[in-house]
Amino acid sequence: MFIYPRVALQKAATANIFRNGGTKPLHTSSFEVFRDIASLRDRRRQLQQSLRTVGLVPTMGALHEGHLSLIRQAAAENSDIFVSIYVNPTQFGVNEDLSSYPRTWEADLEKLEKLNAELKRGGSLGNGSEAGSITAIFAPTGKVMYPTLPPSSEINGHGSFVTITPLATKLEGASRPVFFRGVATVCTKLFNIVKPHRVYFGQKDVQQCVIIKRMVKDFHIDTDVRIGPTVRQPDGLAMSSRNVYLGSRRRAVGLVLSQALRAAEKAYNDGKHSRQDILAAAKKIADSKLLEQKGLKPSERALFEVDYISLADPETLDEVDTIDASRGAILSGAVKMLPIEEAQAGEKLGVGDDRIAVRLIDNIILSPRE
Ligand SMILES: Nc1ncnc2c1ncn2[C@@H]1O[C@H](COP(=O)(O)OP(=O)(O)OP(=O)(O)O)[C@@H](O)[C@H]1O
Ligand SMILES: CC(C)(CO)[C@@H](O)C(=O)[O-]
Ligand code: BAL
Repeated sequence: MFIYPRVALQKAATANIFRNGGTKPLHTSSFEVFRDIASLRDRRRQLQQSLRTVGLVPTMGALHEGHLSLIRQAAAENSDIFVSIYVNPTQFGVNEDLSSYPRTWEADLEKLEKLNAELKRGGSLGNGSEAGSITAIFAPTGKVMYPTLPPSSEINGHGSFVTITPLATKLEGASRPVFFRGVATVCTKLFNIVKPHRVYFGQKDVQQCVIIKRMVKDFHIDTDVRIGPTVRQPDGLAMSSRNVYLGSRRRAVGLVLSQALRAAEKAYNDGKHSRQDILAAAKKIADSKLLEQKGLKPSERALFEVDYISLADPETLDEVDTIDASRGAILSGAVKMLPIEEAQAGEKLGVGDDRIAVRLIDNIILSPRE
């Protein structure tokens, strides 16, 4: 089981942001920050009365361009955007380090202020309508989100949970057994609280997207699930809050996942349909990178473990032997970057000095063919 990287927690300067014991929102320059549900619902009702549309972007903070792209997409489709920032305890297993998940509250607010200025300046969408902007940040406490029992991360723990099976048991769920129960539960709460017209999720977390869509369908939740494309670094690495823990050596080797998936995608684009042909292309890249690294000295190498490389049906997430051309498939993978064994003098290390294992995930949608 991988652990989240350890980093000094940055204390949210809540005293400066939330007044009246944290119950009344303080008006910042361009959006309001809510810590409780009643005040957020008041604001939501006002928007309802003036027939405005609300898009919700759920996040766990430590914001990067991937998150900002979802907000931009939401701004193109809604008048008012709500961004939630909440590190949800129930999606972390007991062996994962919830307490050290990166918390960068002040930097997050700065990024959101800057983006809002851009959205308000850029204003018009060119189709006669105005782009929306961020109206509210919802940053609840644990007690607000889990008002009765303290949240449990135990597999058999008690609580009011939303479970979406068997989807939640596959792929990421096989390594993180409580993960999607936590995600589905917290998203149900967020959707009930905000009542958004549309909710925005990133394709980087593709299984999460499939599960949220299934949940919205099966529970008749009155919202539209919108998926934004994966935002990547110029070399192809998918952006992720935890990339800050990769120093230059692990960062370079970590690229193996997107390279392996690209090779498999090429096999599909070249006309291959069988699992064996498509996954062999990915495996070849991963195996040769691992062999190369194993041949290096501990002070030069970055070792990794491939958790899975999967070719699955886009709705059921069942592994497929042959791609049904009318359905396409999801090509996805997870790699655990192991701690580096020996740092070199002057080497550029990540947060936590590259001593903690980091799980990287990525995926490519293989679109249906006519
Ligand atoms: N590179 C990306 N491109 C597009 N969307 C992204 C990207 N990274 C994250 N998101 C989306 O942002 C939302 C919030 O994700 P989250 O706050 O967990 O960030 P993260 O980078 O995925 O963090 P983690 O390190 O936990 O994986 C999710 O819908 C997620 O899919
Ligand atoms: C959707 C989410 C915000 C729920 O905590 C989280 O899983 C994430 O950031 O992807
Ligand atoms: N974006 C995924 C959140 C998590 O790994 O818990």
